[in-house]
Amino acid sequence: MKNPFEKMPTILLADEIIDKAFRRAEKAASAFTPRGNIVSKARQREELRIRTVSNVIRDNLRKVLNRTPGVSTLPSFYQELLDTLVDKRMFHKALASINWAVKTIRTLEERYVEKVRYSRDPKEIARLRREFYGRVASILKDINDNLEYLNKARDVLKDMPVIDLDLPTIVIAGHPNVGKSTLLRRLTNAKPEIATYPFTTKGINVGQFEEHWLRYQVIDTPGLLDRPLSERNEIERQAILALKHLGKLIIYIFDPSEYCGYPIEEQMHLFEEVYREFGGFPFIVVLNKTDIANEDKIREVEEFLRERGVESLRIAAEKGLGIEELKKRVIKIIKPEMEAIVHNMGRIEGE
Ligand SMILES: Nc1nc2c(ncn2[C@@H]2O[C@H](COP(=O)(O)OP(=O)(O)OP(=O)(O)O)[C@@H](O)[C@H]2O)c(=O)[nH]1
Repeated sequence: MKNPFEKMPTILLADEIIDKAFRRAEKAASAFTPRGNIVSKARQREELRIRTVSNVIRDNLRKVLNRTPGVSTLPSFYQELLDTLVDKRMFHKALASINWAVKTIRTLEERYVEKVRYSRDPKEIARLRREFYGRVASILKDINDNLEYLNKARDVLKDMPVIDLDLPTIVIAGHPNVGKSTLLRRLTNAKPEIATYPFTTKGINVGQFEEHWLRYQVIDTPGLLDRPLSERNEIERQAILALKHLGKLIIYIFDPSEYCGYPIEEQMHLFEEVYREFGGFPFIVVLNKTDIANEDKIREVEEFLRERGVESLRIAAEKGLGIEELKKRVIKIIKPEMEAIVHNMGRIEGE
């Protein structure tokens, strides 16, 4: 799946659209040689101007509508992300206003062409055309704020992460500097294509792993699952909701060496919050940096987890220690689900 907003065009603002349409109408009118008497000539020329202005404007606006996915057609993960990044309601309203403008301009076009066709006075005909121009310009000015909004939204949305919604997704969580990116690199392909995307103020890292027919992706969302819930704002809460639609498994990282700068008690506290927030999700908890961590601290964390019935695994992501075992555990959780999908696909194809 690609970024659904990839094809969104740059959006012209009201003044630019009006300018373009009026210029095209003048060009068309000057290249046109009407026939008949003076009234007939005036009618033909002004009808051409009205039709051209209407067509140019509606084509521009329709292009925006056609190349922008409607909010309700998006998979829920992208809906949540859209809301996080730009406000779903405003976005929807902006698109609706463009739709309204297209329809209204079309109606006005028909009405004014008819008036022009019935008029017998060249001056009146020219006045009608100017009146049409005025009304169309004012419609565009009315929706200008929405055009501006969509343009800003486009700049954000076209850089949305390309996350494959069909792949099982593993979400990495833990305090900053515990080794999330290091682990992500270890868990994904030898040459990982870890892309960084604008996401709130930080980025979102995505890497894919493939072994035989099994594929999964790992994402790390700096700034989201690395602080207590109480410190998160509404936007971040929504982004976390987005992760819930996507994630199949959480890998939670502790840094018992405390080199990350967060004491072990604080890490335990955050773990409890994330564990509660993602209740029902499978969790794999790893203790990273065991190459430099103090054995007592490692045991303290292991004890804390054991009391909660949570298994843990010692690793040293930088040196690659424990990674094979971790992959085995990941695959053990992911595989049955993948097999179920493949099995179902086989059944559907066989039917
Ligand atoms: N000694 C040791 N250092 C490690 C290990 N894993 C990661 N580090 C170091 O820890 C630091 C932080 O690692 P990152 O992978 O950048 O941590 P992060 O959690 O992704 O950090 P943010 O993206 O800021 O949240 C880096 O300097 C790594 O080199 C490890 O197993 N052992």
